[in-house]
Amino acid sequence: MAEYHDISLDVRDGVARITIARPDKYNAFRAATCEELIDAFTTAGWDRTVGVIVLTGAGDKAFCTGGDQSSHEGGYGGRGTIGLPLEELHTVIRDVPKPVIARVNGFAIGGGNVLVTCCDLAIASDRAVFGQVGPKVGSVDPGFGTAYLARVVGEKKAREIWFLCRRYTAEQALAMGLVNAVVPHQELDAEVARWCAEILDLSPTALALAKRAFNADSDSIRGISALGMQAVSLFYETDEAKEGVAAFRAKRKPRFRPPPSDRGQDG
Ligand SMILES: CC(C)(COP(=O)(O)OP(=O)(O)OC[C@H]1O[C@@H](n2cnc3c(N)ncnc32)[C@H](O)[C@@H]1OP(=O)(O)O)[C@@H](O)C(=O)NCCC(=O)NCCSC(=O)c1cc(O)c2ccccc2c1O
Repeated sequence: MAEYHDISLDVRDGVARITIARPDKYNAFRAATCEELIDAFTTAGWDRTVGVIVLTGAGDKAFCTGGDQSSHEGGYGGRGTIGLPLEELHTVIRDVPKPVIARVNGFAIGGGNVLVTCCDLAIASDRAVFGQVGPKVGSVDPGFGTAYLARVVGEKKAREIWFLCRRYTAEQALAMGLVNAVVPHQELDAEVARWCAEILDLSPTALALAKRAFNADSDSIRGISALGMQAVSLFYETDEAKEGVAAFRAKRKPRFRPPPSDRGQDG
């Protein structure tokens, strides 16, 4: 098995558990994290002893808070259009021929919320918090994080999530269909284990066929995502996007618009 630094992969009793292990960064991902996640999903996905994959974050604070803003300087410095092979990560979660469950133990923000969206099922602790922050920090997921989110929670709700950048409780996430179940924090592992056990009793081939059938209808989003990433890489070069990252790091509100005095008479 490959040696990982940012994640861990544990395969036991038919369940592969993939954990993002950067709790000091609220399990934000950098390029290396994405590479390791892709490798772990590929390994677990094609391991015939594995019937279900669980994705989670280390510690009690966060599931994942998206791109690591401390390693983000107008691009993330790794492979892929924006320096993070995110298209591949989202795609491999969809392509592995077995159910993927998000075990949401805390914040699922930005790209973390996108991962929850891409997983087949999601079980949340009652302490979990969901939301998108892209327009606050000068970024946007132009593929599964927007277009597929709309299929999951509906067009109006998806637009609200992106246009207002609010935070949502686990109960609100359940009501909008972003997660399948919410349980008290201390019961999260037991609940995830129950769902895994039920899945492991079922025909793996039937599950693989069902997953591919569900995916077929939304697979065109893959192309939209690839195209959108090209646009996002250009966006990252702008002062507007850089201001978003700088403001997050400085823990201040971003200033995306010129002050009223600079706007001219019609501004
Ligand atoms: C998670 C939060 C809501 C927590 O807020 P809170 O106020 O409770 O705590 P702090 O803000 O002080 O955070 C605590 C601590 O953690 C660090 N941290 C949190 N998130 C990150 C992060 N993503 N990167 C690096 N560090 C992080 C924070 O700096 C604090 O550390 P201290 O040392 O100062 O204590 C809140 O933190 C939050 O909103 N975080 C998310 C920030 C964010 O901007 N995420 C990335 C968004 S962009 C993205 O994820 C993304 C996803 C995609 O799928 C894309 C696809 C295609 C193109 C682009 C994409 C993209 O950009």
